[in-house]
Amino acid sequence: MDLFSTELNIDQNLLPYGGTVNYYGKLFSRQEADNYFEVLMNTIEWKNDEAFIMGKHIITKRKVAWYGNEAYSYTYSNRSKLALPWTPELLQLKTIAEKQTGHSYNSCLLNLYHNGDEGMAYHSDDEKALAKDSAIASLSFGAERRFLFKHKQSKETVTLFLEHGSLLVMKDETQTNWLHRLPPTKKITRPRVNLTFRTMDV
Ligand SMILES: O=C(O)CCC(=O)C(=O)O
Ligand SMILES: [Fe+2]
Repeated sequence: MDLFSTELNIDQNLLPYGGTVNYYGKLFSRQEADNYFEVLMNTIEWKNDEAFIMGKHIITKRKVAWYGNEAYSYTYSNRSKLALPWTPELLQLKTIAEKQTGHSYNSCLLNLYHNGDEGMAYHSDDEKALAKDSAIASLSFGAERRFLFKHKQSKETVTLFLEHGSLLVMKDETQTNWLHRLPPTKKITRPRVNLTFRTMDV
């Protein structure tokens, strides 16, 4: 074994217990990743997210979109959205994520963070509509951002950076035992697009 190798071990579990997170690093060349970023920015039906939180109507700065094999309804924060049909590039990316991770997906939630002011608070993706303990494949394009996990009981945290054109997988009991978040940061002024391929229980 080469102890000085800088190569990523994609089988390494980044979580110490209670779930499995694998970071595959960059899957694409700079050129390919730049192209996907441009295409996603221009072809996805980005909409500001709305939510009702503690009786208040909130419109996020972050934009979202929801695509799937069928017009699945996705409900959270008391709002329902119907999945749009795949674009050619989303289908390509779904196939790549499936080949890399060995899991299949039937839907994708996309997030557009215009700059470091926008992030996502601690949550777990354990909605009833998702198949329990199914894998979630997360592709990132654009600005590199920090990503954190926090264990629900021990409060232990794990941090990593999600690079331009990279793939991260969360699976097994990760959503049951861990929260994750994308912290806001003053250092980032460029946009980032994130795709999470998921499996709806249908
Ligand atoms: O932007 C990210 O990397 C994560 C997004 C996320 O956690 C989600 O959409 O549930
Ligand atoms: Fe999430």
